[in-house]
Amino acid sequence: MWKIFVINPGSTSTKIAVYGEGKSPLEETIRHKPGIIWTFPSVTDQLNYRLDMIRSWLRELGETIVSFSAVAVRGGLLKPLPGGTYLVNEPMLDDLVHNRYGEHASNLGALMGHDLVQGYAVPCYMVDPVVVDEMEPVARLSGHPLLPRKSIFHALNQRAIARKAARVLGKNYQDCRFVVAHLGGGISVAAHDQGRVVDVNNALDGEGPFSPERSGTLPAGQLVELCFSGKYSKQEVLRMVKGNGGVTAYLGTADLREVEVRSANGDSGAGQVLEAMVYQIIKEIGAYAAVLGGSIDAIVITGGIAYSSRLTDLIRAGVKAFAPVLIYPGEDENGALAEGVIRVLTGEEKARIYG
Ligand SMILES: Nc1ncnc2c1ncn2[C@@H]1O[C@H](COP(=O)(O)OP(=O)(O)O)[C@@H](O)[C@H]1O
Ligand SMILES: CCCC(=O)OP(=O)(O)O
Repeated sequence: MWKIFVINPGSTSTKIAVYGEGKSPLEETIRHKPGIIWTFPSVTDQLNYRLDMIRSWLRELGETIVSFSAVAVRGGLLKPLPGGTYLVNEPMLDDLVHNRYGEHASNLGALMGHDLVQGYAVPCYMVDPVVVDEMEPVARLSGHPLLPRKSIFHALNQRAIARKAARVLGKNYQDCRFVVAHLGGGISVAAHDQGRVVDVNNALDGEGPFSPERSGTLPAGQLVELCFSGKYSKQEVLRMVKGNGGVTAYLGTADLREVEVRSANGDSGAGQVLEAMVYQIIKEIGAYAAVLGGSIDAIVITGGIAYSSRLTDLIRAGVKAFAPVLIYPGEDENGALAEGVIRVLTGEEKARIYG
């Protein structure tokens, strides 16, 4: 009988879950207040803050870590990797603790998992980390050799939801061509070509549509001028791209529910920002439909923003000419993490080794 503990850290939340064989999962979403989370100097400094909350949830459930067959964690910014389930090991932890490939809350998954299992014979695995890279060579050139494009996106949820969409269409994921848009704190839009994500916007570092907390693509020349204006530190400019960009920069909040209420109450600025974000998402979906040569099985919309029928209705209206539109609000990351680890525990798949 297997039992998996899942840890899924996002920029604004930590999702945790217990998956037991033949049982419904127990799930908890801890929402972190921006006022607290942003007081930590770095993401790594949030480790004990988030761990304490996880430990107290396990205590409330009467669970101890030794009762689990394995811990499954969301994977962070590492070297570019093929998709799959990876054993959490020392080289991985070393890259994550030093933010060697960048900083994002997903870096905390393996660090938290490792801390919990330390001293126990319980393995810790990560599944489809945000750096899964299956991009075609042609998609890697940005326009300057010093700045190659990178594949950083919601790999875990994009793949899980694409598999679900394929099942609904009565097809194998490996036989489908999808454009998948994950609309969350960050936004990624990807071309899935017969089981491979052949191109995707870098959802973290200034590519694609603007999102609740990220700038997306910015005018390069103006950004260079801003960087050298002497008015902003490097840290401040980086926060304009990630954290305080996009909707947050325009309206001071990353909560689209609040923005929708403001817009409904006659705040035309809020309405305009929503309209512009939707416009950019539609444009991006069109670009990735073109990547697939226009021949696609479905456009799949997922992520927290997909709970808003006002926004998904507008997106659907903009892209329905390309293909049928399927909407899956929220995400299925916890289930995908548990499934990835179960495939390894049951011998269906071999764990990959990072190094
Ligand atoms: N019912 C809703 N209507 C509109 N926006 C929503 C709704 N629920 C969540 N959101 C927005 O979705 C975004 C977070 O998406 P989510 O996928 O949970 O984020 P993360 O990328 O941090 O995992 C936030 O901007 C939040 O305000
Ligand atoms: C790092 C790419 C995935 C991402 O943007 O995740 P969040 O939306 O959870 O920040």
